[in-house]
Amino acid sequence: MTGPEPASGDRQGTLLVVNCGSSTLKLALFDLRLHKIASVLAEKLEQFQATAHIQGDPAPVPLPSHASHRQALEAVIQALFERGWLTQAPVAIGHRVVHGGERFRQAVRIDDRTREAIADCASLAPLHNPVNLAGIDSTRSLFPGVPQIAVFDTAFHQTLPPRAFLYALPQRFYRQWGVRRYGFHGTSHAFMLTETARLLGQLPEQTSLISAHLGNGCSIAAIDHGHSVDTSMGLTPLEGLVMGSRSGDVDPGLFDFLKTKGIGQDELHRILNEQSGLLGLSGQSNDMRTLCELADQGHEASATAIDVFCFRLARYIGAMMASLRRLDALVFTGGIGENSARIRRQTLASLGLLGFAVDPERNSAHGRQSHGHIESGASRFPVLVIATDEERVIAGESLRLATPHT
Ligand SMILES: Nc1ncnc2c1ncn2[C@@H]1O[C@H](COP(=O)(O)OP(=O)(O)O)[C@@H](O)[C@H]1O
Ligand SMILES: CC(=O)OP(=O)(O)O
Ligand SMILES: [Mg+2]
Repeated sequence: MTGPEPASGDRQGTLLVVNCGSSTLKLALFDLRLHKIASVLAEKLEQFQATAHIQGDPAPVPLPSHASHRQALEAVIQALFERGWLTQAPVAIGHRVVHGGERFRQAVRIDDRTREAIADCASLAPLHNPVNLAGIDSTRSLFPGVPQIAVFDTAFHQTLPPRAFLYALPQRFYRQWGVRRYGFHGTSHAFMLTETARLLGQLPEQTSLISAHLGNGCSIAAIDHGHSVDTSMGLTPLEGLVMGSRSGDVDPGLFDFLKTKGIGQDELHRILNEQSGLLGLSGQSNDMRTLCELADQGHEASATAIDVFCFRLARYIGAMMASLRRLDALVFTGGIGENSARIRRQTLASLGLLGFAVDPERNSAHGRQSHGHIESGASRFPVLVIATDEERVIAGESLRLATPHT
Protein backbone atom coordinates (compact mmCIF):
# COMPACT_ATOMS: atom_id res chain seq x y z
CA MET A 1 0.00 0.00 0.00
CA THR A 2 1.19 3.51 -0.70
CA GLY A 3 0.52 6.66 1.28
CA PRO A 4 -2.64 8.72 1.32
CA GLU A 5 -3.97 10.84 -1.52
CA PRO A 6 -0.56 12.07 -1.35
CA ALA A 7 -0.31 13.25 2.19
CA SER A 8 -2.71 16.15 1.97
CA GLY A 9 -1.07 18.34 4.61
CA ASP A 10 2.32 17.70 3.08
CA ARG A 11 1.80 20.34 0.40
CA GLN A 12 1.66 23.13 3.00
CA GLY A 13 4.14 21.40 5.27
CA THR A 14 4.15 18.82 8.02
CA LEU A 15 5.24 18.52 11.60
CA LEU A 16 7.07 15.36 12.59
CA VAL A 17 6.81 14.18 16.20
CA VAL A 18 9.32 11.67 17.54
CA ASN A 19 8.68 9.82 20.81
CA CYS A 20 11.56 7.48 21.61
CA GLY A 21 10.46 5.29 24.54
CA SER A 22 12.48 2.74 26.46
CA SER A 23 11.76 -0.06 23.98
CA THR A 24 9.44 1.62 21.47
CA LEU A 25 9.55 4.39 18.91
CA LYS A 26 6.38 6.31 18.12
CA LEU A 27 6.29 8.73 15.23
CA ALA A 28 3.44 10.98 14.15
CA LEU A 29 2.97 13.34 11.22
CA PHE A 30 0.63 16.33 11.53
CA ASP A 31 -0.40 19.03 9.09
CA LEU A 32 -0.06 22.64 10.18
CA ARG A 33 -3.65 22.69 11.48
CA LEU A 34 -2.63 19.82 13.76
CA HIS A 35 -4.60 17.13 11.95
CA LYS A 36 -2.83 13.81 12.35
CA ILE A 37 -1.78 12.46 8.95
CA ALA A 38 0.09 9.32 9.93
CA SER A 39 1.37 7.46 12.95
CA VAL A 40 4.01 4.78 13.28
CA LEU A 41 4.80 2.33 16.07
CA ALA A 42 8.09 0.43 16.26
CA GLU A 43 8.29 -2.14 19.07
CA LYS A 44 10.74 -4.57 20.65
CA LEU A 45 13.71 -2.43 19.62
CA GLU A 46 17.13 -3.90 20.44
CA GLN A 47 15.44 -7.33 20.40
CA PHE A 48 15.37 -10.13 17.84
CA GLN A 49 11.75 -9.45 16.77
CA ALA A 50 11.93 -5.67 16.30
CA THR A 51 8.94 -4.52 14.20
CA ALA A 52 7.56 -1.27 12.77
CA HIS A 53 4.15 -0.46 11.26
CA ILE A 54 2.62 2.64 9.75
CA GLN A 55 -0.98 2.71 11.00
CA GLY A 56 -3.40 1.62 8.28
CA ASP A 57 -0.63 0.18 6.08
CA PRO A 58 -0.51 -3.63 6.24
CA ALA A 59 3.08 -3.83 4.93
CA PRO A 60 5.52 -3.69 7.85
CA VAL A 61 8.52 -1.38 7.59
CA PRO A 62 11.54 -3.69 7.20
CA LEU A 63 13.93 -3.38 10.14
CA PRO A 64 17.27 -5.09 10.79
CA SER A 65 17.23 -7.68 13.58
CA HIS A 66 17.95 -6.02 16.96
CA ALA A 67 17.29 -2.61 15.36
CA SER A 68 18.37 0.33 17.52
CA HIS A 69 16.17 3.43 17.92
CA ARG A 70 18.36 5.21 15.39
CA GLN A 71 18.14 2.42 12.81
CA ALA A 72 14.38 2.15 13.29
CA LEU A 73 13.91 5.91 12.94
CA GLU A 74 15.95 6.01 9.73
CA ALA A 75 14.07 3.02 8.25
CA VAL A 76 10.67 4.50 9.15
CA ILE A 77 11.48 7.91 7.67
CA GLN A 78 12.73 6.26 4.48
CA ALA A 79 9.45 4.27 4.29
CA LEU A 80 7.38 7.44 4.87
CA PHE A 81 9.07 8.99 1.82
CA GLU A 82 8.91 5.83 -0.34
CA ARG A 83 5.22 5.27 0.42
CA GLY A 84 4.18 8.87 -0.21
CA TRP A 85 3.37 10.03 3.33
CA LEU A 86 6.22 12.53 3.18
CA THR A 87 7.34 14.30 0.02
CA GLN A 88 9.55 16.99 1.54
CA ALA A 89 11.37 17.72 4.78
CA PRO A 90 9.02 18.54 7.69
CA VAL A 91 8.80 22.22 8.70
CA ALA A 92 9.64 21.31 12.31
CA ILE A 93 10.43 18.22 14.35
CA GLY A 94 9.23 17.84 17.94
CA HIS A 95 10.84 15.36 20.31
CA ARG A 96 9.54 13.96 23.57
CA VAL A 97 12.33 14.36 26.12
CA VAL A 98 11.59 12.68 29.41
CA HIS A 99 13.85 14.51 31.90
CA GLY A 100 14.51 18.23 31.73
CA GLY A 101 15.65 18.65 35.36
CA GLU A 102 15.08 22.14 36.78
CA ARG A 103 16.80 23.65 33.77
CA PHE A 104 13.83 23.29 31.41
CA ARG A 105 10.53 24.73 32.60
CA GLN A 106 9.05 24.64 29.11
CA ALA A 107 9.68 23.37 25.61
CA VAL A 108 12.80 24.71 23.82
CA ARG A 109 14.36 24.78 20.39
CA ILE A 110 17.27 22.38 20.27
CA ASP A 111 20.75 23.73 19.58
CA ASP A 112 24.16 22.40 20.61
CA ARG A 113 23.83 23.95 24.07
CA THR A 114 20.37 22.58 24.83
CA ARG A 115 21.42 19.18 23.45
CA GLU A 116 24.29 19.11 25.97
CA ALA A 117 21.95 20.13 28.79
CA ILE A 118 19.59 17.26 27.88
CA ALA A 119 22.60 14.91 27.92
CA ASP A 120 23.44 16.23 31.43
CA CYS A 121 20.00 15.06 32.64
CA ALA A 122 20.54 11.52 31.29
CA SER A 123 21.73 10.00 34.55
CA LEU A 124 18.31 10.88 36.06
CA ALA A 125 16.38 9.02 33.36
CA PRO A 126 18.73 6.30 32.12
CA LEU A 127 16.04 4.34 30.27
CA HIS A 128 14.71 7.39 28.48
CA ASN A 129 17.01 10.41 27.91
CA PRO A 130 19.74 8.47 26.02
CA VAL A 131 17.20 7.17 23.49
CA ASN A 132 15.57 10.62 23.29
CA LEU A 133 19.03 11.96 22.34
CA ALA A 134 19.49 9.22 19.75
CA GLY A 135 16.24 10.42 18.13
CA ILE A 136 17.38 14.05 18.20
CA ASP A 137 20.81 13.25 16.71
CA SER A 138 19.32 11.11 14.03
CA THR A 139 16.75 13.66 12.79
CA ARG A 140 19.31 16.49 13.03
CA SER A 141 21.53 14.64 10.58
CA LEU A 142 18.64 13.52 8.33
CA PHE A 143 17.08 17.00 8.18
CA PRO A 144 19.83 19.57 8.79
CA GLY A 145 18.48 23.10 9.22
CA VAL A 146 14.94 22.01 10.17
CA PRO A 147 13.95 23.46 13.59
CA GLN A 148 13.96 20.75 16.26
CA ILE A 149 12.02 21.22 19.49
CA ALA A 150 12.32 19.37 22.78
CA VAL A 151 9.12 18.95 24.81
CA PHE A 152 9.78 17.75 28.34
CA ASP A 153 7.74 15.32 30.47
CA THR A 154 8.92 17.23 33.53
CA ALA A 155 7.91 20.74 32.42
CA PHE A 156 4.22 20.58 33.42
CA HIS A 157 5.21 19.63 36.98
CA GLN A 158 7.49 22.65 37.51
CA THR A 159 4.58 24.24 39.43
CA LEU A 160 4.86 21.65 42.24
CA PRO A 161 5.24 23.45 45.59
CA PRO A 162 8.26 22.60 47.79
CA ARG A 163 6.07 20.57 50.18
CA ALA A 164 5.40 18.19 47.29
CA PHE A 165 8.75 18.22 45.53
CA LEU A 166 11.16 18.07 48.49
CA TYR A 167 12.31 14.75 49.88
CA ALA A 168 12.90 14.68 53.65
CA LEU A 169 16.65 14.45 53.08
CA PRO A 170 19.40 16.91 54.04
CA GLN A 171 18.52 20.02 52.00
CA ARG A 172 22.05 20.27 50.62
CA PHE A 173 21.26 17.36 48.26
CA TYR A 174 18.59 19.49 46.66
CA ARG A 175 20.73 22.64 46.60
CA GLN A 176 23.92 20.97 45.32
CA TRP A 177 22.62 18.25 43.05
CA GLY A 178 18.96 18.97 42.39
CA VAL A 179 17.76 15.93 44.30
CA ARG A 180 13.99 16.49 44.35
CA ARG A 181 10.80 15.08 42.90
CA TYR A 182 10.32 16.15 39.25
CA GLY A 183 7.36 14.14 37.95
CA PHE A 184 6.85 12.81 34.42
CA HIS A 185 4.20 12.16 31.74
CA GLY A 186 3.61 15.94 31.88
CA THR A 187 2.37 16.22 28.28
CA SER A 188 -0.26 13.55 28.97
CA HIS A 189 -1.37 15.11 32.26
CA ALA A 190 -1.52 18.53 30.53
CA PHE A 191 -3.70 17.01 27.80
CA MET A 192 -6.00 15.55 30.49
CA LEU A 193 -6.39 19.03 31.95
CA THR A 194 -7.41 20.53 28.58
CA GLU A 195 -9.77 17.69 27.68
CA THR A 196 -11.38 17.51 31.13
CA ALA A 197 -12.05 21.24 31.06
CA ARG A 198 -13.55 20.88 27.57
CA LEU A 199 -15.76 17.94 28.60
CA LEU A 200 -16.97 19.71 31.74
CA GLY A 201 -17.48 23.00 29.89
CA GLN A 202 -15.17 25.08 32.07
CA LEU A 203 -11.84 26.90 31.74
CA PRO A 204 -8.60 24.93 32.33
CA GLU A 205 -7.48 27.49 34.94
CA GLN A 206 -10.66 26.76 36.91
CA THR A 207 -10.33 22.98 36.63
CA SER A 208 -9.03 20.64 39.35
CA LEU A 209 -8.55 16.96 38.67
CA ILE A 210 -6.67 13.80 39.50
CA SER A 211 -5.12 12.38 36.33
CA ALA A 212 -4.06 8.70 36.29
CA HIS A 213 -1.80 7.89 33.32
CA LEU A 214 -1.57 4.10 33.19
CA GLY A 215 0.59 2.83 30.33
CA ASN A 216 3.85 0.92 30.48
CA GLY A 217 5.05 3.65 32.78
CA CYS A 218 2.34 4.81 35.21
CA SER A 219 1.95 8.05 37.13
CA ILE A 220 -0.76 10.08 38.77
CA ALA A 221 -0.99 13.85 39.12
CA ALA A 222 -3.06 16.24 41.23
CA ILE A 223 -3.90 19.34 39.18
CA ASP A 224 -5.34 22.26 41.14
CA HIS A 225 -6.94 25.13 39.20
CA GLY A 226 -4.88 24.24 36.13
CA HIS A 227 -1.53 23.69 37.90
CA SER A 228 0.20 20.43 38.73
CA VAL A 229 0.60 20.41 42.53
CA ASP A 230 1.51 16.79 43.24
CA THR A 231 2.52 13.66 41.37
CA SER A 232 3.65 10.12 42.08
CA MET A 233 6.93 9.97 40.12
CA GLY A 234 10.01 11.49 41.69
CA LEU A 235 13.67 12.17 40.92
CA THR A 236 13.40 9.47 38.26
CA PRO A 237 10.45 7.69 36.60
CA LEU A 238 10.81 4.79 39.05
CA GLU A 239 8.89 6.13 42.06
CA GLY A 240 5.19 5.71 42.75
CA LEU A 241 2.72 3.36 41.12
CA VAL A 242 3.30 -0.26 40.10
CA MET A 243 4.31 -0.27 36.40
CA GLY A 244 4.89 -2.84 33.64
CA SER A 245 8.39 -3.78 34.75
CA ARG A 246 9.22 -1.00 37.27
CA SER A 247 8.60 -1.50 40.99
CA GLY A 248 7.33 1.96 41.90
CA ASP A 249 7.70 2.67 45.65
CA VAL A 250 9.89 0.36 47.73
CA ASP A 251 11.48 0.77 51.15
CA PRO A 252 14.98 2.23 50.55
CA GLY A 253 16.15 -0.17 53.31
CA LEU A 254 15.79 -2.84 50.63
CA PHE A 255 19.05 -1.69 49.01
CA ASP A 256 21.13 -2.49 52.12
CA PHE A 257 19.32 -5.77 52.56
CA LEU A 258 19.90 -6.91 48.98
CA LYS A 259 23.58 -5.95 49.27
CA THR A 260 23.90 -8.51 52.06
CA LYS A 261 22.57 -11.05 49.54
CA GLY A 262 25.31 -10.19 47.03
CA ILE A 263 23.15 -8.08 44.74
CA GLY A 264 25.25 -5.17 43.47
CA GLN A 265 24.39 -1.77 42.03
CA ASP A 266 23.94 -2.77 38.36
CA GLU A 267 21.83 -5.80 39.14
CA LEU A 268 19.68 -3.78 41.53
CA HIS A 269 19.09 -1.22 38.78
CA ARG A 270 18.00 -3.99 36.39
CA ILE A 271 15.74 -5.61 39.00
CA LEU A 272 13.92 -2.38 39.91
CA ASN A 273 13.53 -1.11 36.34
CA GLU A 274 13.22 -4.19 34.18
CA GLN A 275 12.24 -7.18 36.30
CA SER A 276 9.73 -5.81 38.81
CA GLY A 277 6.23 -4.34 38.62
CA LEU A 278 3.58 -6.46 36.88
CA LEU A 279 6.30 -8.64 35.34
CA GLY A 280 8.02 -9.36 38.64
CA LEU A 281 4.82 -10.06 40.57
CA SER A 282 3.22 -12.27 37.91
CA GLY A 283 6.40 -13.97 36.73
CA GLN A 284 4.74 -13.93 33.29
CA SER A 285 4.39 -10.58 31.55
CA ASN A 286 4.58 -6.79 31.84
CA ASP A 287 1.45 -6.55 29.69
CA MET A 288 -1.79 -5.92 31.55
CA ARG A 289 -3.91 -7.50 28.79
CA THR A 290 -2.01 -10.78 29.14
CA LEU A 291 -2.33 -10.70 32.93
CA CYS A 292 -6.09 -10.14 32.77
CA GLU A 293 -6.40 -13.18 30.47
CA LEU A 294 -4.17 -15.30 32.70
CA ALA A 295 -6.06 -14.24 35.84
CA ASP A 296 -9.33 -15.26 34.14
CA GLN A 297 -7.82 -18.68 33.54
CA GLY A 298 -7.04 -18.99 37.25
CA HIS A 299 -3.35 -17.97 37.26
CA GLU A 300 -2.92 -16.80 40.85
CA ALA A 301 0.26 -14.76 40.54
CA SER A 302 -1.30 -12.73 37.71
CA ALA A 303 -4.38 -12.02 39.84
CA THR A 304 -2.05 -10.95 42.67
CA ALA A 305 -0.14 -8.61 40.34
CA ILE A 306 -3.45 -6.98 39.34
CA ASP A 307 -4.48 -6.66 43.03
CA VAL A 308 -1.22 -4.94 44.00
CA PHE A 309 -1.46 -2.64 40.96
CA CYS A 310 -5.05 -1.55 41.72
CA PHE A 311 -4.53 -1.19 45.47
CA ARG A 312 -1.42 0.97 45.07
CA LEU A 313 -3.30 3.12 42.58
CA ALA A 314 -6.28 3.50 44.92
CA ARG A 315 -3.97 4.56 47.77
CA TYR A 316 -2.37 7.19 45.54
CA ILE A 317 -5.76 8.52 44.44
CA GLY A 318 -6.62 8.93 48.13
CA ALA A 319 -3.27 10.63 48.79
CA MET A 320 -3.73 13.08 45.89
CA MET A 321 -6.99 14.33 47.48
CA ALA A 322 -4.83 15.94 50.21
CA SER A 323 -3.23 18.21 47.59
CA LEU A 324 -6.46 19.60 46.12
CA ARG A 325 -8.84 22.35 47.22
CA ARG A 326 -11.62 20.87 45.11
CA LEU A 327 -12.06 17.97 42.71
CA ASP A 328 -13.89 18.30 39.40
CA ALA A 329 -13.02 14.82 38.09
CA LEU A 330 -10.87 11.73 38.42
CA VAL A 331 -9.53 10.82 34.97
CA PHE A 332 -8.16 7.52 33.64
CA THR A 333 -5.86 7.44 30.60
CA GLY A 334 -2.96 5.51 28.98
CA GLY A 335 -3.25 2.01 27.47
CA ILE A 336 -4.53 0.48 30.72
CA GLY A 337 -6.59 3.44 31.91
CA GLU A 338 -8.36 3.81 28.55
CA ASN A 339 -8.98 0.14 27.83
CA SER A 340 -9.40 -1.82 31.02
CA ALA A 341 -12.83 -1.54 32.63
CA ARG A 342 -11.69 -4.23 35.05
CA ILE A 343 -8.75 -2.19 36.41
CA ARG A 344 -10.93 0.93 36.76
CA ARG A 345 -13.65 -1.03 38.57
CA GLN A 346 -11.26 -2.82 40.92
CA THR A 347 -9.41 0.41 41.77
CA LEU A 348 -12.57 2.38 42.48
CA ALA A 349 -13.96 -0.45 44.60
CA SER A 350 -11.41 0.56 47.30
CA LEU A 351 -12.50 4.20 47.23
CA GLY A 352 -16.16 4.02 48.27
CA LEU A 353 -15.36 5.77 51.55
CA LEU A 354 -14.12 8.82 49.61
CA GLY A 355 -17.36 8.86 47.62
CA PHE A 356 -16.30 7.36 44.28
CA ALA A 357 -18.85 5.03 42.66
CA VAL A 358 -18.72 3.56 39.17
CA ASP A 359 -21.59 2.66 36.85
CA PRO A 360 -20.84 -0.87 35.51
CA GLU A 361 -22.47 -0.31 32.12
CA ARG A 362 -20.88 3.06 31.45
CA ASN A 363 -17.56 1.64 32.63
CA SER A 364 -17.56 -1.31 30.25
CA ALA A 365 -18.74 0.86 27.35
CA HIS A 366 -15.52 2.87 27.29
CA GLY A 367 -12.48 1.82 25.31
CA ARG A 368 -9.69 3.53 23.36
CA GLN A 369 -10.66 6.69 21.47
CA SER A 370 -13.84 7.09 23.49
CA HIS A 371 -14.22 9.92 25.95
CA GLY A 372 -16.78 9.91 28.68
CA HIS A 373 -18.20 9.58 32.15
CA ILE A 374 -18.19 6.26 34.02
CA GLU A 375 -19.42 7.34 37.50
CA SER A 376 -22.81 6.29 38.82
CA GLY A 377 -25.48 8.67 40.09
CA ALA A 378 -24.30 7.95 43.65
CA SER A 379 -20.72 9.16 43.04
CA ARG A 380 -19.56 12.36 44.76
CA PHE A 381 -17.24 13.06 41.84
CA PRO A 382 -17.27 12.61 38.06
CA VAL A 383 -14.96 9.84 36.83
CA LEU A 384 -13.80 10.16 33.22
CA VAL A 385 -12.01 8.02 30.65
CA ILE A 386 -10.02 10.11 28.14
CA ALA A 387 -7.67 8.85 25.41
CA THR A 388 -4.31 10.57 25.73
CA ASP A 389 -2.41 12.05 22.78
CA GLU A 390 1.09 13.06 23.85
CA GLU A 391 2.12 13.44 20.20
CA ARG A 392 -0.56 16.10 19.59
CA VAL A 393 0.66 18.17 22.56
CA ILE A 394 4.24 17.90 21.27
CA ALA A 395 3.10 18.91 17.76
CA GLY A 396 1.31 21.98 19.17
CA GLU A 397 4.35 23.09 21.16
CA SER A 398 6.63 22.48 18.18
CA LEU A 399 4.46 24.57 15.89
CA ARG A 400 4.39 27.38 18.47
CA LEU A 401 8.17 27.42 18.87
CA ALA A 402 9.05 26.87 15.21
CA THR A 403 6.83 29.73 14.04
CA PRO A 404 6.96 32.19 16.97
CA HIS A 405 5.44 35.04 14.94
CA THR A 406 2.12 33.22 14.29
N1 LIG B 1 -7.86 -3.99 26.73
C1 LIG B 1 -6.85 -3.86 27.57
N2 LIG B 1 -6.94 -4.35 28.83
C2 LIG B 1 -5.93 -4.23 29.71
N3 LIG B 1 -4.76 -3.62 29.41
C3 LIG B 1 -4.60 -3.11 28.18
C4 LIG B 1 -5.63 -3.20 27.20
N4 LIG B 1 -5.16 -2.59 26.05
C5 LIG B 1 -3.90 -2.14 26.33
N5 LIG B 1 -3.56 -2.46 27.59
C6 LIG B 1 -2.30 -2.23 28.29
O1 LIG B 1 -1.76 -0.94 28.13
C7 LIG B 1 -0.36 -1.00 28.40
C8 LIG B 1 0.40 -0.18 27.36
O2 LIG B 1 -0.02 1.13 27.46
P1 LIG B 1 0.47 2.26 26.41
O3 LIG B 1 -0.02 3.57 26.95
O4 LIG B 1 0.05 1.88 25.05
O5 LIG B 1 2.03 2.09 26.54
P2 LIG B 1 3.25 3.09 26.45
O6 LIG B 1 3.50 3.58 27.84
O7 LIG B 1 4.35 2.24 25.91
O8 LIG B 1 2.83 4.23 25.54
C9 LIG B 1 0.01 -2.49 28.37
O9 LIG B 1 0.15 -2.97 29.69
C10 LIG B 1 -1.20 -3.11 27.71
O10 LIG B 1 -1.41 -4.43 28.10
C1 LIG C 1 8.40 8.60 32.05
C2 LIG C 1 7.89 7.28 31.64
O1 LIG C 1 7.69 6.41 32.46
O2 LIG C 1 7.64 7.11 30.33
P1 LIG C 1 7.06 5.81 29.63
O3 LIG C 1 5.68 5.62 30.16
O4 LIG C 1 7.07 6.17 28.16
O5 LIG C 1 7.97 4.67 29.96
MG1 LIG D 1 3.79 5.88 27.78
